[in-house]
Amino acid sequence: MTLQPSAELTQTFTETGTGPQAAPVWVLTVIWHPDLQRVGEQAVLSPDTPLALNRYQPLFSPLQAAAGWAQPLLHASVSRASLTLVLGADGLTLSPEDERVRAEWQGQPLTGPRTVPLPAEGDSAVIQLGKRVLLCLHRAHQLPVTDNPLLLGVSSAMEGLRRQVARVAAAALPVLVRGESGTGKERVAQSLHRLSPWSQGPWVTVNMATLSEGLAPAELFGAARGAYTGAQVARTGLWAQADGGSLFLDEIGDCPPAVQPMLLRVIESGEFRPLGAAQPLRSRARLIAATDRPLETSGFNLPLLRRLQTFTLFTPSLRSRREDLGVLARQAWLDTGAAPEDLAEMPTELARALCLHDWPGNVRQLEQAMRRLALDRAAGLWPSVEALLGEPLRLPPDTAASTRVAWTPALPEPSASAAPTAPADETDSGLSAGPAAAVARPRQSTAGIDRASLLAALDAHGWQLKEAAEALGVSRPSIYNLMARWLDTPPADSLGAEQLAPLLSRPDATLADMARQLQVPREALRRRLRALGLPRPPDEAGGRVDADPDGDAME
Ligand SMILES: Nc1ncnc2c1ncn2[C@@H]1O[C@H](COP(=O)(O)OP(=O)(O)OP(=O)(O)O)[C@@H](O)[C@H]1O
Repeated sequence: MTLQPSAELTQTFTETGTGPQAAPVWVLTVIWHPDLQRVGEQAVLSPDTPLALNRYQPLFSPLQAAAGWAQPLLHASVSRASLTLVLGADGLTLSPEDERVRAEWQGQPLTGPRTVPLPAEGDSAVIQLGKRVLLCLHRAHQLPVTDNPLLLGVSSAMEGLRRQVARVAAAALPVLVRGESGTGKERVAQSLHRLSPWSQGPWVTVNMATLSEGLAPAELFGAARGAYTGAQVARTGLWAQADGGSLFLDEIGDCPPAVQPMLLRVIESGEFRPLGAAQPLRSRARLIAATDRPLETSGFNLPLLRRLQTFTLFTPSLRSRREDLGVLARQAWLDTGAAPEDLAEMPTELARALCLHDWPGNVRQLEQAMRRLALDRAAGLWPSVEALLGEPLRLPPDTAASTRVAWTPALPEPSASAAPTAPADETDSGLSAGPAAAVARPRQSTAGIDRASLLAALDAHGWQLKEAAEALGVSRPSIYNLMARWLDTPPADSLGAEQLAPLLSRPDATLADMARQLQVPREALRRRLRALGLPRPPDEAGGRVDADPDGDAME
């Protein structure tokens, strides 16, 4: 396979990859390719130039784009004839050059030119090209230039997280890592340790949910000999064990309430007193804590929370960074020890279903799916998608009604462990249409939605409440309740021209970015700008100024 230098692409990567302030660009990421090494490669779309997508163009570049090498898709099933992509104010227009082009948008075969809405902020779409190649179209606020083997991913979100981890690692202050279960909080904590000045010291972890109120003090702080019945020798606590290294308090939200205040002093001063000891000891352990709980409302000790969140890092959900799926699936597969060729043979229908699933269990669920797949492959089977996921397939909530197709792939061999699949009404493309098998995202209770998840959903959808509510799986009124519970930012109608003008004066100002920065609903901000007679920037970068949807009761 020939590699071709791509000065143009390298330049784009370098320019746009310099920081989070860079204007977002649209990117195509390879999420599935029979040549597994190609997974994760990216091509940047220019807003002004139509992109011809075919076997020989454009050039896709790996994460280390600075190397200046890139190559086209090359796969034989991808036609020489082009699928042309044009980014416009009305959306994305996809035009197959002729009938040789075999392509699908979100699972819908493209038989002629079609204009589709561009995915909302934090969302993405899957394009199939030829029989075997899947691409993810998504925004990128920063392109991947950093590397961290513990924190894989080519998404902006992971690039941002890697940079934050590198920045915060050296600070001798506590770090709180927040995010849904299975998003990699422990990996972030390990990275913080490895990149810190304490990396040569011990790495000590404890799951706070497993500590009982009675034993926790001795476990954490140690005990002098004879401090309690049965303490025949002095016991070294975790804080002392971690001296000169890092102490990771996992599941801090599940720490027994009586234990929480005990942590205040040691976090503040490093001082603690083992049970029964006359003198306090001092530990130079760097503290890292993690949780997926809404600490602010769960009765968690608030002074402790304030001390813990000196630095807070958020791990993004997998569904908000779908472009990372291929890279993570490949690594999870290789970690099973199975042969790469076996994964490369995966039926495209199955790969596509995995790419569209919304992964409530995040990277952990993806790893489990790859383990199940490796087991079935060892027995010569291809499982059904439900068997692989361990749950029904869940399509992205914003999949347009016309594209809400069920994914019940026709697979060569059923797995012995396979869950029953819905009957498929298969089309030529291997898709089955119809609502029966399409799994709607169930409405979720707001109790399990913490501040981080709320903010992540609002940020991902540019503070459009309807979309954020859908993404969280809650009703429209519930998102108001969540905002009232978690956010204390002033309402949009209290914002003055003096606060808005500096943001408006930025050359790349967008309503979505302003709403994110000010933490106010986008529509409310639009109305405030109008009330103050201020100009309204485009909704999104490269977008147009939308008419006021004042009829929308959301905001
Ligand atoms: N960016 C990543 N790159 C590679 N593997 C990852 C990444 N993020 C998560 N993983 C893998 O996903 C699994 C879950 O990660 P981890 O245990 O760090 O998540 P967590 O957020 O701490 O979960 P929980 O809240 O349930 O404890 C791990 O096996 C980890 O190896």
